[in-house]
Amino acid sequence: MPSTGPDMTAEAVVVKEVHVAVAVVIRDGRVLIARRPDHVHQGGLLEFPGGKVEPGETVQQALVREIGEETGLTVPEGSLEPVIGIRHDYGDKRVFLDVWSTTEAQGQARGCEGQPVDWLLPEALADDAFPAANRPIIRALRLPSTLPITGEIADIAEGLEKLSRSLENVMSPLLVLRSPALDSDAYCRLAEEAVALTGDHCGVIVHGAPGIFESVAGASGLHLPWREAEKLMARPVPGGVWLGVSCHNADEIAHAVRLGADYVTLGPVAETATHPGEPGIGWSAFQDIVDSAPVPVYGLGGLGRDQVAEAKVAGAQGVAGIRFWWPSN
Ligand SMILES: Nc1nc2c([nH]c(=O)n2[C@@H]2O[C@H](COP(=O)(O)OP(=O)(O)OP(=O)(O)O)[C@@H](O)[C@H]2O)c(=O)[nH]1
Repeated sequence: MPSTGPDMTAEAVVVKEVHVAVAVVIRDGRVLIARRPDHVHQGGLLEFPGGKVEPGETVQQALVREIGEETGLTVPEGSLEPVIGIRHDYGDKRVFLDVWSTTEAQGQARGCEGQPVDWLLPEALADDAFPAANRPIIRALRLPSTLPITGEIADIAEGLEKLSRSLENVMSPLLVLRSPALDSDAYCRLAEEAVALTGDHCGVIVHGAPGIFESVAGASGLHLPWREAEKLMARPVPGGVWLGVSCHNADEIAHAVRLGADYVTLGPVAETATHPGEPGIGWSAFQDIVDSAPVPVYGLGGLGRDQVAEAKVAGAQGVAGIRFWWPSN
């Protein structure tokens, strides 16, 4: 039946986005967490200290103020480093969480507004104890700033020899084992040996179709090439392991997020050794895409460890790649 009342759908109801400064205060590897009072938005859940950026304030000034007001800690503004930015629509409120970290907070943390506070390990932060927008923050805190990916592997013995030779260069708790040249049986054998070889040094994220993850005991996660990700409608691995997706634009990232990706790679950012003469998308276009991505994003393609800081300024988790650790011969 047609409505006789005013047509509410005709009026665009524009809900303004609230810019929220969110602080990840780290001490001895633990993160400062508070409990939101019951009566406020997302009340009763855990949170990182923070609050609205006031008019005329920079996000860094807001962070220093909020950390002081809420926890009594003093933070040097220059110690703040970008972690991730997340746009989230709660239905009743749209927020942009501008997340920064510091390891240089001084003083004894207390709940100045009566809220309980605690220092927790990143591994102990449970998704459902926090507001929904915090999931990517928790991922970002557990992920490294460099994600090493293996280069061309022509056969199993060669791959294992190169892996054992370059393990000391990994400097990351995770690596992606990529080897499109091997058929899936050979790849699974390589991956099982790689899991045994890397042991406690780092976890192995297998690369390829979802079936590969099920075949490799001890794998730490699955990295989907885009050609595999685009065929899927749901997350292909359990929640407790890593799911990564190779993406090349904003639409692909949006699909990866719908699949429940824990991180994505985006590139090529710069010209790569394998595609000389083809320029990458550059940091500016990279940043535009990352700005609206609610997931940790690694810059990929022609990048080295010395570009981690540049990548972080562009909003990235860091840098993924081959050249900075994998031997060329
Ligand atoms: N501080 C903080 N806010 C968060 C987190 N995650 C998250 O979604 N938010 C949302 O960001 C907004 C920040 O609000 P707030 O209540 O802490 O800020 P405020 O004190 O300046 O605002 P108020 O005056 O409206 O209470 C809320 O909608 C809150 O639900 C988080 O980890 N920390």
